[in-house]
Amino acid sequence: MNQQKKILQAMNETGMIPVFNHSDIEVAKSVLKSAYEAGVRVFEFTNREANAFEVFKALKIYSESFEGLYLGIGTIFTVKDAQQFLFAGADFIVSPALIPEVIHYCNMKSVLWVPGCATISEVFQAKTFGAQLVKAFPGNLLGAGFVKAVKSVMPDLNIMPTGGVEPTSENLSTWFDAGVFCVGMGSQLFEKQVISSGQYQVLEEKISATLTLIQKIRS
Ligand SMILES: O=C[C@H](O)COP(=O)(O)O
Repeated sequence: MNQQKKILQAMNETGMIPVFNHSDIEVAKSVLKSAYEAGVRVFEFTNREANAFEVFKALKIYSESFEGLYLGIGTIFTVKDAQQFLFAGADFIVSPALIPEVIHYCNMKSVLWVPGCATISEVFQAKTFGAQLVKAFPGNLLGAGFVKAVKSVMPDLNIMPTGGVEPTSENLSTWFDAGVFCVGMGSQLFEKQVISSGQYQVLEEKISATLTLIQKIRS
């Protein structure tokens, strides 16, 4: 199985990709460790802070000690950024939008890319470019109805809603019942107060409970 398929399989198996950014390397490392110990195998760090590249580089080196963990980079808008983060070892690229230049670059490098799509036309365009997974963004504004509509005309397309996804039974059931491949989850998983006070055990328990909930919903 090639690397892209392996990452997709890990995304689907755990069902949830944490989406996180922080300007402090040690905080980012602790969060990654908690996520891995909770069962996460695919983690998306986002290119949001001014020093995101420095943090990502450190995180990538640190991630090598966690067997079977894939570390991707999100919030990629330009080829230059894609190039830089791939050079630093990003396993996959996520964008908030559908950006043909970034897609062509990733295809050329044989790297998994996940474009943000908010309309059926964008999803279709992504599919014609060879998308293996699309990010329905912003998920909470599009809703599970959007996923169902896409699946009704493109049943084989893998969809990952991100943005406003909640770690609750009600919210996750709505998404998985609509047929999502996995979900992306940021702020609802990484509560500011938990991160700022360094409660990594609390974080680990929350992530672990969320992964367990997803498995239960799918069973
Ligand atoms: O693209 C990633 C999103 O900003 C994450 O959204 P969220 O924090 O609402 O889960």
